[in-house]
Amino acid sequence: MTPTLQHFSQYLHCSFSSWRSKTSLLTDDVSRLLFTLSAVFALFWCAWNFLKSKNQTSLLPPGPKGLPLLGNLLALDPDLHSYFAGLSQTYGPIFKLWLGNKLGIVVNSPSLAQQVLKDYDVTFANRDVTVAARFATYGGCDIVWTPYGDEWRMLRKVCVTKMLSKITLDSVYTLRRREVRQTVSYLYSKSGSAVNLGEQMFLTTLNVITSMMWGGTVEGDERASLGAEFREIVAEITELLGKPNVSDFYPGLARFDLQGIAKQMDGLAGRFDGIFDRVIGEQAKGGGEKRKDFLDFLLRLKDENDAKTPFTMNHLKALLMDMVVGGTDTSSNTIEFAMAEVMNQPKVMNQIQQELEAVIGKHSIVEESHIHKLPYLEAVVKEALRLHPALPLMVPHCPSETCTVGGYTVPKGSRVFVNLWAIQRDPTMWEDPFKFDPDRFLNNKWDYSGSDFGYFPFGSGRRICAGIAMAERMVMYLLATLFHSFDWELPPGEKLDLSEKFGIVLKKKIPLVAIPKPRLSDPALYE
Ligand code: HEM
Repeated sequence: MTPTLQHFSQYLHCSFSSWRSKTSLLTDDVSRLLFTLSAVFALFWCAWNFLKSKNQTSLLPPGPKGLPLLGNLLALDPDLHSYFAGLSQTYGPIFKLWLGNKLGIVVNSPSLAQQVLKDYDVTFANRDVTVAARFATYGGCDIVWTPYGDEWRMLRKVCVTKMLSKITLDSVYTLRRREVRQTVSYLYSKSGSAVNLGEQMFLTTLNVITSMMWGGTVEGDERASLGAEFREIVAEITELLGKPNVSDFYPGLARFDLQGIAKQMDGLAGRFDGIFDRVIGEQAKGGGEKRKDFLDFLLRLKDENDAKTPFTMNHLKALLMDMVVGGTDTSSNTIEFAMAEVMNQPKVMNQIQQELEAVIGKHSIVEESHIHKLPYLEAVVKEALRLHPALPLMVPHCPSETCTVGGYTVPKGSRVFVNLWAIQRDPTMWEDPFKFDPDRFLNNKWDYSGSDFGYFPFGSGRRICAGIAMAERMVMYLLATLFHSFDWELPPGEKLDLSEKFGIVLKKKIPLVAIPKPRLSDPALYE
């Protein structure tokens, strides 16, 4: 019985018995009449409450029927992005799922994405912090998971102005160049043999990011060994971040950590923490020596101790974590998908190489300044990000108050998935949506600003990706270099596979292994 009903029946019982004792002169008929009237009133009360609650839930979006207590948990497919796209065929552009106690809302159309990310931008600019995310990011105090407000603004400003701005990126081009040249010379040394491209791209982007963060501090062999350690940890962290976790759906059970996700994440974050402590310690040992990297800037910011929005050691480490986890896999997987799609279409590969030869020639090497002169390659990258967006469901958003989207109620605190992957393959928007066709981007109609809700691979609105400028440069520069310096072939007997594996960051199900064949005129260009 609900508390209201219980109170009501207690009230009926008490008032009825006291009334009885005081009115001994009244007949049994009168008392029966009064009892019947009260019962009828109670029935109406119940019916009204039932209808009211039914009316409220019927405003929620439609969705598949779930089991009591479990909701739709048992039906979830591990490839959530394509599973959600399939459900939207049945339930329409917005539908709900019960993930245990947690209400999930999935949005699958451009117009509804616009409502969430533009019309109600501020309301939805919050996150539903998962247990895994909390363990990964020092309690969720990084940019990705901090709720919308002063602290988030401070963190984002620090990153965007000090590390990811155009001016900073221009000033550290030599670092990117050094890492890219190292990769080219490694690939040259492997000419004619099979190379795991995703792994190489991960190491390159990681080295670029870590040299921007603490480039002045960690050198030589230690950087290479850190690379291998980081790749393993980042891969495991992104996998755990995308895994449905019972602790999120039944907070009462969180302390039992039934799937062991909190424990695993704690261990992985601990390994990162050890690396961060080591690097911060090295920085301190550097004494008064003036360093210009991001870590040095963050350490000074922490020591300034702004009382209004303090920047703590946890913030510092959580930001380093965002850069490493948010900036590596996303960019390297995009490059890997683009390479695979291009290798699948020799015509596209030819066209890219012709453009590169026209702009750079075969007697010189690609510089980052060339990338703005390569419209066809840019179209290839955009098309790769359309078909294989790095974050297929973005980072789920969470409304800070109940609101209406597409005519349905989206309650405060629900977990909102914007299915970017499905929107960018929507047949009403895209002709032949499953075909890899860079030509569709040659008209310059779409960009990365998030202003068109049919194409927004970096998100849109306040929570749009903080690293677009850096991602764009790294992906373009690396792809231009790979296609300019080498021809690429599959190992004999291998077939190209383009299937995807869902995680918070989308991966190729089978890693791309390919053979580089040098194509430049002079071996010195590979040194
Ligand atoms: C191809 C590469 C990349 C893609 C496709 C990508 C895409 C995205 C997307 C879709 C979001 C979520 C937006 C939302 O939930 O509304 C995001 C968030 C974010 N990205 Fe990226 N990203 C890439 C590379 C990077 C890089 C290189 C960095 C930094 C080094 C970075 C840093 C971030 C951060 C900090 C956020 C959280 C923003 C916030 O919550 O305020 N990303 N990214």
